[in-house]
Amino acid sequence: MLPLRVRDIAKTFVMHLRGGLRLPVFSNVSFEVAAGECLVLGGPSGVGKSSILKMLYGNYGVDAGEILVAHACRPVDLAKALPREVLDVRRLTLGYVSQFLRAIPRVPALEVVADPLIALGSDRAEALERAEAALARLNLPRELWSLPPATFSGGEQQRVNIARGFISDHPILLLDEPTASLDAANRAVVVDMIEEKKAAGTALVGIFHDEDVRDRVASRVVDVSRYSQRRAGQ
Ligand SMILES: Nc1ncnc2c1ncn2[C@@H]1O[C@H](COP(=O)(O)OP(=O)(O)OP(=O)(O)O)[C@@H](O)[C@H]1O
Repeated sequence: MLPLRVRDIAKTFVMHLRGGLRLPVFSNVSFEVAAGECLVLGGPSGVGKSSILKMLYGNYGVDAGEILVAHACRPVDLAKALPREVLDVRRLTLGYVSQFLRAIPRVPALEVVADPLIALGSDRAEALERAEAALARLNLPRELWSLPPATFSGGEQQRVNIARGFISDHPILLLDEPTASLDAANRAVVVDMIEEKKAAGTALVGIFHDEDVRDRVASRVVDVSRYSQRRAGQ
């Protein structure tokens, strides 16, 4: 069973506060992702790349089609799953590195990073040790580790976010521009981390605006504009 199969998904946003104005974005988007592959969603701004990623994570509703995830050895259709099932899939199967960290008040960076492992039942000391290693690898200054990330710079927050997203061993990992606010040295670290996930058999789906990063990590690129429901200038 492939980790992820997307069949004919479609999205139209309906603006209820604008008299039900309909904004069709894409339809009939289909792709599959095998273990060890990094599939990149490409195409110009506004074609729906982030929307697809949010649909894959269960944050946006799906108007049509199927999102089949291999979860605990059985296929689960995230397009129709109940909220409880979506949460279970996220806990065990589906990781997500969003563009920005949602900082939790008063929780130190180290615990923010270790939290997914602790939630999966790992030993707390071991989880904190792995979190330290991840933050050190991403060059986050040691004096920040015990502070809550709310006051960190954009790049520092993003490195906490990446460390948290990469720490667990979810079979599928979604990446929404993980390198956008990073300098060249840290971008190179993240490229290495993505390559290690691929080598470990993780199925990745990502958006990368940085062409150099995209060329280095992409196994395949799906051009989302092929499925666009928009006409030029619309
Ligand atoms: N929650 C929403 N409500 C209404 N419209 C939305 C919503 N989310 C996205 N859209 C619209 O859907 C279209 C696709 O947006 P999306 O962010 O998925 O594009 P993208 O390809 O990721 O763009 P970019 O490369 O600029 O980040 C845009 O026209 C956007 O305005």
